[in-house]
Amino acid sequence: MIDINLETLRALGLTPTIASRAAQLDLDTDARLARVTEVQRDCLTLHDGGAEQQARVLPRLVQHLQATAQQLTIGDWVAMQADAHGQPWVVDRVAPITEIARRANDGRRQPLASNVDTALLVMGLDDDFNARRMERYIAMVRACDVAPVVVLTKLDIAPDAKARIAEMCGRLPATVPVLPVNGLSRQASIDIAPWLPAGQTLVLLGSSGAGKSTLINTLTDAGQATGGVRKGDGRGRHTTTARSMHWCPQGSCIIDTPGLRTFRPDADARTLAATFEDVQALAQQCRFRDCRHEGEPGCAVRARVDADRLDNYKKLMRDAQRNEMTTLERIELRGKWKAIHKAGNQRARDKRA
Ligand SMILES: Nc1nc2c(ncn2[C@@H]2O[C@H](COP(=O)(O)OP(=O)(O)OP(=O)(O)O)[C@@H](O)[C@H]2O)c(=O)[nH]1
Ligand SMILES: [Zn+2]
Repeated sequence: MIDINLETLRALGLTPTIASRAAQLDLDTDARLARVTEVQRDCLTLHDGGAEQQARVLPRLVQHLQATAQQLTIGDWVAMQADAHGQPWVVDRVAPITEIARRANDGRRQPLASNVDTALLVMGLDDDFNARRMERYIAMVRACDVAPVVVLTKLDIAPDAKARIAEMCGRLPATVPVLPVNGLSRQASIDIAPWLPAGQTLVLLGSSGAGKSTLINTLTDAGQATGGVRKGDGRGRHTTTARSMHWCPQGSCIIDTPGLRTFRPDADARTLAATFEDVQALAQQCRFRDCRHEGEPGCAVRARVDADRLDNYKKLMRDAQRNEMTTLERIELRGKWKAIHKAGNQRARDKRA
């Protein structure tokens, strides 16, 4: 049985779906539901609604996770149990509803945050501004079924702010909200408030210096007054090195992440194409079914989609196809090795006979 303190865990982002998944965990002894608020090298920080504590992962669970290619991540919900010495252990993981993951340059998949509803994609209107990179962020989170919200910071100091906001709005489909803000102002909280209702979990993604920690400070302000947990620091400029969870006075949770330098969406070509919904929808109206949007007559995509966005789309699609190719080749290769191995075994048997 798992003990679920609905009242207190709701403030940590517990949803009915998670609660019912947790209730179905196959546990042999009593356990408690808790949320992972930080991941360290050999232990996790968990919040059970009352307090945060450090816990280690049961070796049996470590093995199971490895065997099933899962990784415990900030935002996860887990079953926790104390042993005879009062030492807390993570004994099981609730399958996450969403999991944002990136592909690193070496091809490894790295989960960034679990059970997230909205990703605030933070980009400065200063030198940080790069529409192609924003499109990659959007593809990455949409491929994981997380809704993106573009937050353009430094509205108050960037000289080209107006032109850059127009550029971003001009190329993104209208379904992706774009919020230009001064991350240091109260107005930023007001603008982002619609995505902060109680029970929601958000993650901030963006390069180093984009203004993520600044936004966390603004959004969690008054956290102390309302008894919430606050981890913001007023020490000014510092570089975030670990992912951490914070609580907003409205009752939502926000995960801060260190700046991402290199990343690719973790998506096959089909999924990736769906994240560019404008291209996909317009392609239905192209004259040719197999239009490559490269100059064919009657191409609806070229006529309506920003040229640089379309180039970026094609580049991302080529990357995704190349990766799928290598996956297929790897499977083929594995098959070949299996055949060679089998033949070897057969020869050994023949010899013995
Ligand atoms: N004027 C102004 N300054 C901002 C704004 N947003 C961030 N800054 C400043 O930009 C600098 C970097 O902001 P941070 O919030 O630390 O950036 P970060 O994204 O958390 O960076 P990492 O922790 O390295 O990932 C700080 O000096 C902030 O005060 C903004 O909207 N307006
Ligand atoms: Zn076309």
